[in-house]
Amino acid sequence: MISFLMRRTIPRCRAYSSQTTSELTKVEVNEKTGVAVVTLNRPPVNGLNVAALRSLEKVIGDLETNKCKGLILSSSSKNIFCAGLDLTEIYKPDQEKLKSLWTAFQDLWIKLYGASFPTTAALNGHAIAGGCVLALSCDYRVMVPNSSIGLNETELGISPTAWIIASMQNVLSKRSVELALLQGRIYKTNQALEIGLIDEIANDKDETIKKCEEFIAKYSRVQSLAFSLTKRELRGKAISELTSNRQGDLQFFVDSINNPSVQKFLEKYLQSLKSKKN
Ligand SMILES: CC/C=C\CC/C=C/CC(=O)SCCNC(=O)CCNC(=O)[C@H](O)C(C)(C)COP(=O)(O)OP(=O)(O)OC[C@H]1O[C@@H](n2cnc3c(N)ncnc32)[C@H](O)[C@@H]1OP(=O)(O)O
Repeated sequence: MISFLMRRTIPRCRAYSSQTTSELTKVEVNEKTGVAVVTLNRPPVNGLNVAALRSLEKVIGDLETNKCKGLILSSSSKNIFCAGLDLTEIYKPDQEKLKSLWTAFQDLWIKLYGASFPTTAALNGHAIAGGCVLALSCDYRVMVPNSSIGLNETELGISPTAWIIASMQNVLSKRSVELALLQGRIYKTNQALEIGLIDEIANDKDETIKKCEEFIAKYSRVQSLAFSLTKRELRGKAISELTSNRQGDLQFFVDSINNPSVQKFLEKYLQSLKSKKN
């Protein structure tokens, strides 16, 4: 529960005076504003495995229960927000773990995309594939220069499912979504700003958080109930489409990942990531 976070403790970090740390997700709540900075903490790239997805989902659920005023999603890495699903979990996967992975991702998206408070992504680095989905699930995105963001699933040989497409359609024009998804395109920060995939550029991580705080502050005069009802009206259709087809969506993911050509690609892809250092 986040309630214990709201106890008065000695201020640690700027105005953020309440903090808890799980290994995978750190939470700091500003007692004055009620805004939470939630930091992904799975080095080296915040690869999303079941534990990381569940940890983040639980934090968002707790923030929801405790009537959080806003969320800033950040990362403990120097230059990576999130590199997407943990590739080692989808290459030669254990079938039960693969199902758990996608189910956890569905659950997290339902909570984050449908959150009843303003949500922002402070992108202090790359946000690829599943990492981009996290960013798109928020209401606002601020990114540092020279980073990359996008959904490269078609490059991997898989097709983004309806709720992932809906998250992108919520942000970009129909034309940009088509180009982005069909080409599996990854955008640099300035290109992402041009097409509207991010909302602002900030010089560094601190500034991404400051800009997210400023965005959330714009909602201070908006009534919480009206906010959440309006968001539900705007996003509810995509969420209910997934909730009514969880099993079909899961099967599509499992079949896509188990496709031999996808597995073959993943093998080469993982090797190419490893060999970058040599
Ligand atoms: C049917 C439904 C379909 C779609 C729905 C959505 C599905 C999403 C699927 C995914 O999310 S799959 C994940 C796709 N992610 C990527 O393609 C990103 C791959 N990574 C990169 O491009 C780069 O690592 C980076 C740009 C994020 C960072 O580059 P850099 O700073 O140069 O770091 P390294 O490349 O050296 O990486 C450090 C270390 O981390 C390993 N790694 C990178 N990404 C992942 C990952 N996603 N999962 C697991 N591990 C990853 C990399 O291999 C390095 O490992 P070492 O052992 O060599 O240190």
